[in-house]
Amino acid sequence: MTSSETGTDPAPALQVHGELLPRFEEILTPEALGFVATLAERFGSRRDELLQARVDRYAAGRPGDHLAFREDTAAVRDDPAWRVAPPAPGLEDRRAEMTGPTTRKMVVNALNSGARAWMADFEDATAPTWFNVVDGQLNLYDAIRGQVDFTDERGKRYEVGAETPTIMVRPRGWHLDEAHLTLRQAQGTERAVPGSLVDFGLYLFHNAAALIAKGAGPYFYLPKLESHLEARLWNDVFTAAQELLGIPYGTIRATCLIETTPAAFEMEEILYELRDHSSGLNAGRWDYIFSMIKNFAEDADHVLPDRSQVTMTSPFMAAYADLLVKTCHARGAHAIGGMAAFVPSRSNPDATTAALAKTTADKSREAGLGFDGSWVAHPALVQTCLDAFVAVLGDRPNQLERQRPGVSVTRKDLVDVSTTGGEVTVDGLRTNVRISLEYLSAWVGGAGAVAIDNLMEDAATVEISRMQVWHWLHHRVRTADGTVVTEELVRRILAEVVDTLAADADEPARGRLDAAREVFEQTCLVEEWPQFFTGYAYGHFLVEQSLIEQGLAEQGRA
Ligand SMILES: CC(=O)SCCNC(=O)CCNC(=O)[C@H](O)C(C)(C)COP(=O)(O)OP(=O)(O)OC[C@H]1O[C@@H](n2cnc3c(N)ncnc32)[C@H](O)[C@@H]1OP(=O)(O)O
Ligand SMILES: O=CC(=O)O
Ligand SMILES: [Mg+2]
Repeated sequence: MTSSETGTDPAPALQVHGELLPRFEEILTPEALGFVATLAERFGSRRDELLQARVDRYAAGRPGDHLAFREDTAAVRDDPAWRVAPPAPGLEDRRAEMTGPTTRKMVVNALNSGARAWMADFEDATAPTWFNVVDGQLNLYDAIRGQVDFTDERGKRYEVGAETPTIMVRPRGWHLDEAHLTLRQAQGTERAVPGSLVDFGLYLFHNAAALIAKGAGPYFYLPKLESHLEARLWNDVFTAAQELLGIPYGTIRATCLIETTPAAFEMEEILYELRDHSSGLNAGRWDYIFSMIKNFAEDADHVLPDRSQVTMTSPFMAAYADLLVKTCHARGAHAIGGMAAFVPSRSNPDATTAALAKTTADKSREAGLGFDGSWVAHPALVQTCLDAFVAVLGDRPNQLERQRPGVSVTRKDLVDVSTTGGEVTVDGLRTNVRISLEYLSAWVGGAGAVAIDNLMEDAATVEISRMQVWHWLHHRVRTADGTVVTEELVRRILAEVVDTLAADADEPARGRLDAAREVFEQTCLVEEWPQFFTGYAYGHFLVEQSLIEQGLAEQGRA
């Protein structure tokens, strides 16, 4: 463990508390840290206020009362004149976007995937260990400079080919801190820097000039926003960052995920706030389902069926997708589809056939709705996605011209889940518990995305499982066979799942399983659910003990 003071006047000082592994100093330069510190100092308190506003909104009134199209921003929605900036270089054609973590092998494989764009993920697909945060930056730094090739421990050579996708980086959401980097406050205390500004700031600082020189630019995805004011904050960060680095206004581009229920009511306002830096909206379906459960946590009428039965054709999800395409195309912005979670399996040809067929169905549906492109989680699915969009787009790079005048989406369409159909089953409950335990075990070990039952699981999908169990338990839901979901039942299933998983586990894996169980219990089997499991899990399992003692680790707040 090292601790060094960095930063040069007039930039504020930043303390580094994480281990300085080989080459980390290439990313954690005094200048780069000074840049992040400046952003944190200028924007940290606004970020805190916006996080508090989230908590206040949940707390005020009856469940869902806060979800409505805003009156105070009606002028933005009613003004037909404004448009977002035209697509930036490399972002005209986004018919297939690969996503994934920023480990070195994944970086090379993603760059060779044949996708038009690659979303390099520090968010849902990454457990933000100090290593993953800095190593991911190093891998991107190398990739942009054409020096990411390597040979793995088995002697397999990884080399990037000639044609590579446009890179888009997804920083952590506003809610997570980076405990290994702290900023000294005026009163002499230290406080952790927002993880979002670390991921964004380090990437931009090191790579903006190189990306611009290559004819592309620094492009981002923005996760988990809950209001247009949070988008305004990002826009102000972009403006300040461009000024600090001396790059033209509007060079940075960001696609905002619409993956919370409150944000669905502010799609137009979010685009408007980001309009000079916008590259569209994405339908982040998994966090969206999670957000729906959270926003109606106290409402027994909003209980959703088993996770597998909530799909993009569920009426409330279909309404959200329709509104997103309509909103984007009215403003000249790309509408990007979400993640079909089916992944192929090398050892199971039937699972691969099923994954390809289901992905075709999902991407064809999205192309038909008017989306301009979509996400896939695995390189073997890129061609499937391309084919589905080529069938609709032909030679056109996108279908921005396609308007959806017939679409009219009301508040009720967005929040009414009564027509979802399906049922809650004991099997669904057991699956939620098992997937949570398996995934959380991987997460505390540093892996943010894993395949379980031939499905891609990441922080967003597992948040649904965790929060669904909480919801069913809180409302003592009766399952299809008449069983009532009680704490005793959930604890019994939890114990059985842990026993089964422990039977095949070595000692380190048992340690991770214990940690996973703790995270599950503390975020699901509690009356006051934390907004994200990642806050609790990060604060307890990914951060150095000394930082926890100093109170510098995020502890599961909003
Ligand atoms: C809700 C959301 O936010 S969705 C977006 C965030 N989530 C993601 O991006 C998840 C992305 N997907 C993944 O991480 C992976 O596909 C997983 C973890 C689900 C499965 O990965 P694996 O178990 O390695 O799959 P599998 O063994 O089939 O991989 C085959 C090869 O493809 C590579 N690969 C698989 N997925 C990816 C990916 N997303 N990016 C780059 N390479 C990949 C593997 O590295 C492996 O390479 P190798 O042959 O050189 O060893
Ligand atoms: O980030 C994407 C999602 O579906 O969540
Ligand atoms: Mg998400």
